[in-house]
Amino acid sequence: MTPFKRFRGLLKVDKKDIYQIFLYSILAGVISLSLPLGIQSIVNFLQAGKVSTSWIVLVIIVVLGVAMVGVFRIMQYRITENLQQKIFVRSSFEFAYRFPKMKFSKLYPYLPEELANRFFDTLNVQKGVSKLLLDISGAALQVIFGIILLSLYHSFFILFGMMLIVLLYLIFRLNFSSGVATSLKESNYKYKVAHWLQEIARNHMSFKNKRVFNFSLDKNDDLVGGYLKGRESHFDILRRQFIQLTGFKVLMTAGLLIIGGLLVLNQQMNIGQFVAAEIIILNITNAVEKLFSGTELFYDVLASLEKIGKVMDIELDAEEEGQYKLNEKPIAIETRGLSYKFPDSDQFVLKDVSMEIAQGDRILIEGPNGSGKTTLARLLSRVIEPTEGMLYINGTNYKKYSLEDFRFNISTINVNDNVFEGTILENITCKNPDISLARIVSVMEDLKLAEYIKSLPNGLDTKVHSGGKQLSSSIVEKILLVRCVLSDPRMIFLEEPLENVDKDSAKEIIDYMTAKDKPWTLVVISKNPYWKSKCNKSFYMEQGTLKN
Ligand SMILES: Nc1ncnc2c1ncn2[C@@H]1O[C@H](COP(=O)(O)OP(=O)(O)OP(=O)(O)O)[C@@H](O)[C@H]1O
Repeated sequence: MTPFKRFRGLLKVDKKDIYQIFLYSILAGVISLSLPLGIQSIVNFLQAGKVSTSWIVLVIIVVLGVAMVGVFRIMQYRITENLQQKIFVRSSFEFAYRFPKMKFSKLYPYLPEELANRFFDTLNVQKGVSKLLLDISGAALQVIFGIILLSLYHSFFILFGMMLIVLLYLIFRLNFSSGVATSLKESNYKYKVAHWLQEIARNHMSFKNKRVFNFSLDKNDDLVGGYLKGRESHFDILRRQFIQLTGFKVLMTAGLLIIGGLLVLNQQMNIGQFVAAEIIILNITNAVEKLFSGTELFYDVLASLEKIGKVMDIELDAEEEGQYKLNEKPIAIETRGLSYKFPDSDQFVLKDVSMEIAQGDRILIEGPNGSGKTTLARLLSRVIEPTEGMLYINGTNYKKYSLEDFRFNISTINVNDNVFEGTILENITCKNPDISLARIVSVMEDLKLAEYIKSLPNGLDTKVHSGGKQLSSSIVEKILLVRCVLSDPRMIFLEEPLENVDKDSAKEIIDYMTAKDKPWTLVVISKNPYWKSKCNKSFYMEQGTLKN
């Protein structure tokens, strides 16, 4: 999709509001037109030395006209304010809705946090769109109306006006594509710089070392260099456009002054009309100035829409209606000849995996680094789709169950998972009102978290920072596990859990997770030998295949 199409799509949603803004612009434009006409008549009256009732009426009409334009403006501001609020709300929900639903295979080439930064471009769109709608639509109308009005004075102005509009359009067309392209290039570097700063911030401890510190500054220098280059090339387009527009203004002013002067000299126009024409010319010149600043903004808005649009274009998981519903029992999974390769690679990372996981099984997946354990768990938990082979859930083709239903019934803890900003209670219950406090306390005791929570002055209401900064890594692991158990899963996938928990506590937690009475099927990837002693089955992976 081109940036311009995205822009049109954005406006389409709020078509009604935009029509209203245009309507007020047209009304204000028409009234503004009457201003020079009124002034022309006032000058004529004054020249004739008459202060008549008509003169007073005319003054009142002109003043009222100015007031009316103000009223229309206020109405426009109200609508654009609503529009800005809607753009913000819509964009934030789009981001919040989409990230968890993005297809893993489409998202993995990106760093999700970096993509989330693009939300800030919403602010550019918000401000830009309202300014474009208010100022630029007004300015464009002013140019058109002004030229129409001038043409009333003499037919010669019609030709001149049309020539100017064509010229203005040509200037716009000439610079449009390169204006958007360079603005996008500049924006790309802006994100690269922001991303690098994020990396430095995230690894600030490692960057304290002088050598790493120097490297960080050198890399920043490279990226900023790219940004400045991008900016310069964008500025070149703006400068070119400015020179062309200045030429346009010079041509217009000179042309209109000369034509106006000649018409006065030839007595085809009186002085009042000449003054009025001057006001119109001044209006048109100001409007052209606004159009120039508007195009600069327009390029930036299109670039911002493109940056946001690339995130919105990432394909989401299919939301098909499932034919069957999962029941209350633990889930069973079977695979036959399952193979997987990443979309941009020709090598299979999983080859011909056939396995059976019965209801209530406690399964351990083992194997050396890079053997495909995580990929297998992702296939079983339907994060990714098999390239070849079959996957059965409770004995049926996995596609018969909707992804939503399946995900509602499983719980996964991945190696990089962490707590989110909020209270500990929010982190373990996600504000689910069906989970009683007694249950929370009991699960926390079973998973060895209760003692720690009791030691906190605010207990479960203690706020945790994003990434669990003030928490020890073992506490984070326990919080994630409590959340997992409290979500009542029928199947649990754990990737390297309890790596940081003390041996004795880990044993007790493993005993709990693998106990026969627990209503789930469990799949664990771990190097801890205690899991093996408690699981009823284990699979050993090697170079993408299952070894028996
Ligand atoms: N995005 C990717 N594109 C291409 N290959 C990938 C990608 N991600 C992982 N791989 C490859 O897939 C193979 C299996 O990786 P996987 O993470 O499943 O192994 P693992 O057994 O879980 O490893 P570890 O024990 O180190 O976590 C590895 O060879 C890895 O290099």
